[in-house]
Amino acid sequence: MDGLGLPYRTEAPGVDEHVPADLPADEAVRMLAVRKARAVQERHPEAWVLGADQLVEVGQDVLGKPRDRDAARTQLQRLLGSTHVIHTAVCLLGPGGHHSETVEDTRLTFFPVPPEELERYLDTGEWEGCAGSYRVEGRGQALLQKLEGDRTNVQGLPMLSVVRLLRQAGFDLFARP
Ligand SMILES: Nc1nc2c(ncn2[C@@H]2O[C@H](COP(=O)(O)OP(=O)(O)OP(=O)(O)O)[C@@H](O)[C@H]2O)c(=O)[nH]1
Repeated sequence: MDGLGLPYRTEAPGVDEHVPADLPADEAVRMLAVRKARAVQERHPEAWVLGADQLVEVGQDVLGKPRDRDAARTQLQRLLGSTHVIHTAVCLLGPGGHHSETVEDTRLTFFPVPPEELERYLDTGEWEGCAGSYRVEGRGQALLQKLEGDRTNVQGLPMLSVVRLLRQAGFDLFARP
């Protein structure tokens, strides 16, 4: 968002992030992005609010942020040598009842690596705060064999989708300051 040059503030939505356990990942992130955006909009009814949520889907498993190193190891063991999808939903709410939303999917394939290399990657601490326990902009790029889709999506906010929603809502992204 800094790179986009739009003035913005961040605010924690403070919502309950539980969703039905059997909800597909893309529906879960969509539900949470809307729930987050609505919570902030209630506090700032005249503002434009962008809510987002991200989950990793690999096979039948849905991964959020690991709670500790052991959970991160288990996540990465699931991802290494396979292909997974990062689903990020974004919801844009604005004055006059504007509501637009979308889900951006990025497919990533990781190299299979030996347990010792996995432990060294865990030592970097990049697993903290990231769904899937890796950061593709950091040392995690050494795990990455193939990426299909929006790379910014993997870093938390899918800027292709964000720019499209902002433009569709009438934002001038090169407004004179
Ligand atoms: N690679 C990478 N991913 C990031 C980074 N920051 C956030 N993310 C990803 O974006 C997701 C959401 O990031 P947060 O900043 O925790 O956003 P949030 O909406 O407060 O998260 P929750 O409240 O847990 O839903 C995380 O699960 C990460 O996967 C970053 O610096 N690098």
